Parts: sequence; C-alpha cells; structure tokens
Amino acid sequence: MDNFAGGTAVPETELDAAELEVPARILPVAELHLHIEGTLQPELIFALAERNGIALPYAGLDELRERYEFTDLQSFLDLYYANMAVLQTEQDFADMTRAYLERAAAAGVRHAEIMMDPQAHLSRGIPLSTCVNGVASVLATSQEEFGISTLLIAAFLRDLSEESALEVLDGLLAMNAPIAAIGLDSAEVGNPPSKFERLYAKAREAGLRLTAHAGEEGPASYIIEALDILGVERIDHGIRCMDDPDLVERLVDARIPLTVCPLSNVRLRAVDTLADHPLPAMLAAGLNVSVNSDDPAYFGGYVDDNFAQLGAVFELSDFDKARLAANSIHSSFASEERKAELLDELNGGDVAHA
Ligand code: HPA
Ligand SMILES: [Zn+2]
Repeated sequence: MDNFAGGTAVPETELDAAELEVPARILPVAELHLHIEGTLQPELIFALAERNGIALPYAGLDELRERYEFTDLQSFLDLYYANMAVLQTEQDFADMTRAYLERAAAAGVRHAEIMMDPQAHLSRGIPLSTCVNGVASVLATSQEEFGISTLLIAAFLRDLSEESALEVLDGLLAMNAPIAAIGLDSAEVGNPPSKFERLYAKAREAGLRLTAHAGEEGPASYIIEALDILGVERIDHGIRCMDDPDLVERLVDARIPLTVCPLSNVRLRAVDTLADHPLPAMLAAGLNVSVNSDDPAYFGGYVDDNFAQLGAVFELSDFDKARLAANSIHSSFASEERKAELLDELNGGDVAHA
C-alpha cells in the first residue's frame, strides 16, 4: 500500500502512520462460497433463542464463543448444526439473511451466491417453505436495499443418502423454489461426489447450475469426480488440487473456478497457518481462484477480513487482488449483463484492497 514515505517532511512519530496512508479502495467482488447458516453471529443466536423460547446449552456469549475452536471440519459442523436450532420461523431466516447482506455490502460484496442447507432444517421439523421463503424474501430486494445482486443455491448434505437429496430436490422443484443452482457440502471424507450422480443429473435436467465442495479435506480425486461424474461448473474449496499437477493443468486449461476460503481453511485445520495457505501458489499456477468467507461468523471474518489477513501475510500485488476480484465476477452465475456492470465497477478505480 502506498504511503508518503520519503516524500514528506513530517516525521512518522508526529503523525499517526494511518493518517499518512491513502485510504485503500474496497474492491467490488462476488462472493461465491457462503453458507447462510454460517453467518449466524453469536449475538443473533442468543436473540433468536430468546424470541423463540429456546434454551441454549451456553450460559452466555463468552461460553458460546469458547466453542469456536475447531480441530477439523466435523468439529465445526457439530456446532454449526446445533446452533441452527434457533432458526424456527421465516422471520428468523430473513433476519439472518439481512444481517449478512448488510455486513457483506460493507465488505465490498456486490453479488452473492448464497448456499442454504434445507436438509439441516427439515430434519428439525422446519418445512422447506419456511427456510426457502424466509431467505428468498430478503434476496428478492437485495440489489435495491444493499446494492448486492443475489441468487440462491440449495446445498445437499453429502453425509446423508442420495435418496434424501433427491426427495428434497423434488420438493424444491415442486414448490418452484427460486434456486439457481445446487451444491454439495458437509462431511467430505468418505462421501465422494460419485455418491450423487443421479442428483446432479436431475438438477442439470431441471436447468440448474452445478457446483460442489471438493478437495477441502478430501483428496484431489474428489475434484476429478465432481468434474467428470457430476459435471460441475465450479469447485468449492478445491485446495487439494495442488497435490495433483495433472489436475492443476486441467483446471488451468479449462478455467474451472475454485472458490477458495482462506480463513476457513486455517480454522478447520486444512492448512496449519495462513502463511502455509496455497492461495499464492494457486494464483501463480494460473488457477481461476476467488476469495470467499464460507461461514464468516465461525471462521473469523467476512470477505474483506480474508483479503486483509491475506495481505498481511503475503505480498499480494494490486494486480493479484484485482485478479482475484475479477475471477470472482467471471466465475459467478450472474447474467452477462450483471457481470459486465461489476467488471466496469472493478475497472473504474485504483485496485487496492483493505
Ligand atoms: O466449510 C464447509 N465445508 C463443508 N460443509 C460445510 N457446511 C458449511 N460449511 C461447510
Ligand atoms: Zn463451504
């Protein structure tokens, strides 16, 4: 980031260094990997529990926050599913969605593709209409209210059966749910993409776009399965592709988008520290990577926090940051017209990111 070092007579000791810096421009980005249930902040969990008369197993916010130490994906999923108990009414789903959009707008998000986990709500006795309509009611006006165009992705839990997923997809199609795509999430290892071949065939026939988590904790071969057996257009996470040079070459050649979530990978111990994250190597390899927040309430930050922490650890050039932002826009399922608008906005100024 530019400052006035060498060009000013004012010694640094007399002025706060921050005052000497040109404020960074927040880049407009598309967030492509975001679980709406993972945006449920501790304060909102307590507020919704109170509104719905639900007793939480934590005495207070601090006790809940103490649980946000994860050893792997499953240890996070256990808390993530447990906290969903507070989501009972359409209003609850709407309030959660509104809170995310407000925060995402401040992070520079101008387009968001939002995953939700209908099976995680159905299994608690919450009807499809409650969760879908609650989220969708806010997404319907997100562009006017928050300047964020949005679309909804129904994600299926890969640790449940394909029959369950097919039944839920049928239900979504029968109610004409406003979903643009399907995804695949939850416990990856032992639940390969090949388990969901019929689900993806059915979604494709229904005209839905296709994405899937692969290569987060699972091996590079799951990424290959997601491409070859499910026919996905995009891979969520995908960091384990770096174990397979032939796969990297294929992903580069085909410009397959990888929706990378750096802070998530650190908090779920997919990488040891942020400094060990493969993102710079992925960029250098020419992979089509974007930066996303995954479950920002659980992993310590939204998209802007991910960029800021990456910037603190790696020498990401302005060009790298702009490339990450442009990749996110190009890789979205937005209309070509909306993508052109977003690219215009991106190209309309300097390319620093906070
Ligand atoms: O990071 C994740 N990985 C897999 N499933 C998930 N469901 C919510 N977040 C995640
Ligand atoms: Zn995810």
